[in-house]
Amino acid sequence: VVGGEIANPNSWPWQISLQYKSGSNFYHTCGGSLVRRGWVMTAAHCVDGSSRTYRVILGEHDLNVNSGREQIIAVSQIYIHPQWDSNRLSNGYDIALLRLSSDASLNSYVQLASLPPSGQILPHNNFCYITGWGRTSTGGSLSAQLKQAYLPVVDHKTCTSSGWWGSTVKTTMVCAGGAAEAGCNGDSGGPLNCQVNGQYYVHGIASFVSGLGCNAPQKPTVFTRVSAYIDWMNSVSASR
Ligand SMILES: CC(C)c1ccc(NC(=O)[C@H](Cc2ccccc2)NC(=O)[C@H](CCCC[NH3+])NC(=O)C(F)(F)F)cc1
Repeated sequence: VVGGEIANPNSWPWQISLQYKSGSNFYHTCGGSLVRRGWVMTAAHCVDGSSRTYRVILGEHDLNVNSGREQIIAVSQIYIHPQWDSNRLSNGYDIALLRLSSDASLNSYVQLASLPPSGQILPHNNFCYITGWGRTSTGGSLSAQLKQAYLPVVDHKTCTSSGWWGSTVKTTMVCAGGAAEAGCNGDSGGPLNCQVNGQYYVHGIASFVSGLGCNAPQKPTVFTRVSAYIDWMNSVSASR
C-alpha cells in the first residue's frame, strides 16, 4: 500500500496473509479475505499455475511478530475461476477460492468478510479503504505491519476514459484511488473495503496497477468486482 497509514491491529479481521513455502520458510505473497470459516477469497494471479505449498495467516498484523492472535492454517485446495487466463489480465476473472485444511475460529481478531449483493455497483467516490502488506512505494519493500489507505471509487465511465485505463478495464472490475494512494505488489488478492450504509463490505480483490508505477496518475488501482462473482463463489463453496 502506497500512502495511507498503519492500520489499528486486527481492525480488518477478515484480512489474511497468503504465504508460500520456499525451502523451510514461508513468505508473504498476497492478501486475501476470509469469506467462510473454511474459505478464503483471493486473486487468481496469486496462486496461478504454481504447484506451491500455501498457508494462510488469520489474525495477523505484524508479519515479523507473533502476537498470539494469529491462526496459521494450510490451504488444502485451490479453485481458480475457470475463465481466468494469466496471459489476459485485462479479461478479468482474477479471482480464486482457497479451501482451508481446517475451519478458522472466529473471535474479535478473526471475522468473516461481508460480501456485497450480486451485481451491486458502487457510485463514484464511494468511501473505500485498501488494506495490505504490499510494497509501500513502487519498487519499495513490503510493509511488516498491515497498512490501510483511503481509495475512493472511480466510476467505470471515468476509469475507462482515454488517458485513464481505457478498454483494459472491464465492467467486472472496480477502480479506486488514482491519486497518491494505491495498492502495490504484495497487496494483490487483498480486499477493497467499502462502506455502504455504515457497514464495510469487501467490494474488490486487488488485481493490478500500472507498470509505470503503483500510484501512476490517472491509473487507479484495479480490483476484481466481487459482486460479479457471487454466484460462482456460491457454486464452488456450496458443494465442498
Ligand atoms: C492488463 C495489462 C495491460 C496489465 C498487465 C500488467 C499490469 N501491471 C503489472 O503487472 C504490475 C507490474 C508492476 C510491477 C512493479 C511495480 C508496479 C507495477 N503488477 C501488478 O499489477 C501486480 C501483479 C499483477 C499480476 C501480474 N501477473 N498487482 C498489484 O500490484 C496489485 F496489488 F495491484 F494487485 C497492468 C496491466
